[in-house]
Order: sequence, then C-alpha cells, then structure tokens
Amino acid sequence: MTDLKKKKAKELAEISRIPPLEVDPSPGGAGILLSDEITLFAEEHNLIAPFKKANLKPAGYELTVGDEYFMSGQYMTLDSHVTIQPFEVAVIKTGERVRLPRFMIARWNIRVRHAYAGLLWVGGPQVDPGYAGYLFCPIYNLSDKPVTLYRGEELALMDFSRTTPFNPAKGKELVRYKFPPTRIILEEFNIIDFQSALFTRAGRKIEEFEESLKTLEGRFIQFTQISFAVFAMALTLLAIYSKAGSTALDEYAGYLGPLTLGLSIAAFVMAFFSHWQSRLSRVSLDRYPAPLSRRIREVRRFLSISWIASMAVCLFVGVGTLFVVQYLAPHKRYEEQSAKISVSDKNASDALAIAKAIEQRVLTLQRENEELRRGSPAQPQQQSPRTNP
Ligand SMILES: O=c1ccn([C@H]2C[C@H](O)[C@@H](COP(=O)(O)OP(=O)(O)OP(=O)(O)O)O2)c(=O)[nH]1
Repeated sequence: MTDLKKKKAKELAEISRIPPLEVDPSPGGAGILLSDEITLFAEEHNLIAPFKKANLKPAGYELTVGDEYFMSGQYMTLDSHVTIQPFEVAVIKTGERVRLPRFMIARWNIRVRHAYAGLLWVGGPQVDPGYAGYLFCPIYNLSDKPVTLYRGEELALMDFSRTTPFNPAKGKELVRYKFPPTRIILEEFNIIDFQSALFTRAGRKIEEFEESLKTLEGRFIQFTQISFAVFAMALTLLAIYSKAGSTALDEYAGYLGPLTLGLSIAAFVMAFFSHWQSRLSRVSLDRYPAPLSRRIREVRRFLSISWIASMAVCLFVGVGTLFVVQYLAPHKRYEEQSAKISVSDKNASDALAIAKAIEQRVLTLQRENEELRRGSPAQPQQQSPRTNP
C-alpha cells in the first residue's frame, strides 16, 4: 500500500467512525448558530474537532491553519509556517475537522486581518449538510509583499446555519451528501497543475520587463558617461587646437588637460562599474547557493559604493594636477624667465659700455678736428679706450 493510500485509509477510518447527526438535539428553528449552540454541537456532537473555546466568536468559530498545504506544484507539510509570495496561490488545509449534521450547513471566509494583508480566499459556496472531514481552500496573495501564515493561527471564520428539519423517513426525496465524502485528503483534489497564472505567466512577464528596464537603464548610464568622457576630451583638443601657435598654448594645456583627464577617467571608471553593476543586478540570486549569492550581493554593494569613491578619486587627481600646474609650475617658469633676464642684462650693459666708448671717441675726434682748423695741435685730455665695435 502506498503512503497516499495509507493516508487516505487512515482518514477514512476516522471520518467513518461517526456518521452525520440526523436528529436535531435542540430544535429551535432555522438560523445562524450563536456561540452557545456551536459549543453544544462541538462538545457533544463533534461539529468541530479539535474545539477551543478561545476560537469562538459571537456567531461563528475561527478555523485555524492546518498541517498541510499545496503550493508551486508541490504537496507539503506545514511544520511551522508557509510564506505565500505575491501573486502566488496556496491551498491550505484547515487545522480542524468538521462534521456537519444533516440539518446544518456552514459557510466560511478569511479573517479581515489576512484580507488586509492582501490574501484573497477562494472557498467553495457551502459546506454541505452531512459533510465530514478537513476543509481545503485556495488562498491567493494579491499584495506586493510575501505573506506568512503560521500553523495554528486563526485563518477564517465559519458560521453554521440550521436548515429545515431533516426527516430520514423521506428517503430518496432528500438529496444527501455522500458519506463518507469522496475526496477527503488534499491529494484527491487533483491540483498538481494548479498554479496562479498571475504568478507564473504575469510574474515571468513582469520579471522580463524589469530585466529589460534594468538593461536599458544600465546602457543609458554607460552611454551618458562615455559620451561625457568623449565630449570632455574633444573639448580639450578643440581648446588646445584653437590656441595652437599662440604663446598661451602652454597655459591652456596646463589648465584644461589635467581637469579633463580627471573627468574622463572618472566617466570611464563609472561606466565600467555601472556596466558590471547592471550585469550583476540581472543575476537571480535564488538560483545560486547561499555563499555565492552572498558574495554577489557584496560585490554589488562594493560596486555601488565604488562608483562614488572612484568619481571622487578621479576628480581629486584632476583638481590636484590642476593645482600643481596652476601654483607650482608658475614658480619654475619664473625662475627660467629670471635666468633669461639676467643674461640679457649682461648683454645690455656691454652694449652700453660700447656706446659710451664710441661717444668718447667721437668727442675726441671732434676736438682734434677743431684744433687742426685753428692751427695748433690738440692736447689729448685723456687716453680713450680702444674699442673694436
Ligand atoms: O472551501 C471549501 C468549501 C467546501 N469544501 C468541502 C465541503 C463541501 O461540502 C465539499 C464539496 O464542496 P462543493 O460541493 O462546493 O464542491 P464540489 O466540487 O461540488 O465537490 P463534490 O463533488 O464533493 O460536491 O468540499 C472545502 O473543502 N472547501
């Protein structure tokens, strides 16, 4: 006997142990049962098992999360909790077995607390008179966050209503719910292919869309940064070219060169990091073992921080070089110019001496000429230096 058959046989034996109640022990007319009647039927006629007074409501009983569920194509044991992802659906087994008398129906719906967490309960229209066994219900998570249900926590409120009196003598005139029911275990609901299209198809489409958005975003950032770098370089070249042949060329290259270099490196580094960041962000971490996915997460974090750090370093380098060019290079230039000036000073003083000597010689010649005209030879006043201009 397979495990499933054993499971079914065990449950069947338990259900068959107590057939549905046919005669109302407290006939009091149709209506929804208040808590005292629910207690009476539960304690004396196995309406709800296990039964806890704490779960009683004025006109209903809170059924709890049981020990089995079906989700994502798998039947599973609910040991402590089940987490339903957004758009996912789970079929949950109740923690209680109900045994409805032949003169009673039940209806149930999810607790408001869960409804506001985004859970949508899709139960059957009615629990038939004479039904016995656990109940099963598909629960969708229509919120955008995962919702967790814990074993034993209150799930749904069930109310019970008396029908018109059940008369066993009426025989075939009365349609009776088959006892024991045909489907009594979760696996008999043939839900192996039961999946939320919102989760499978729409979820996949949303993932694809998000992925292509991320790719586009990454490409746009890379494009912007590379364009920025190329633009910065082109600007520098243009500036240098426009000043070619001018004496200010040195200064132009000095100003713009380092700054542009810094900005360009920053842009390239950012493009490189964002490229890897966008590639890594497309990696679905669930597919990798925990240590690897932790490592990927660390690298992602590093890349996102490095973005800013690398930008800062590159700008620092650019501005630093600019400072060197602006404040330290001029000193060197000044020294070179001073040296040039002192050489030219020497040349100038030589020229002055020569000019003075020429002037002296001219004056002497004029005087000699004058004296020759008067007829007496001129007395040289002083020996003029012999120059050789
Ligand atoms: O949310 C629900 C509602 C009902 N039931 C149980 C009690 C109900 O008496 C039985 C059958 O319900 P329904 O008649 O709505 O389902 P069906 O598809 O017609 O099944 P069946 O052929 O057993 O009548 O299933 C559930 O397990 N979950």
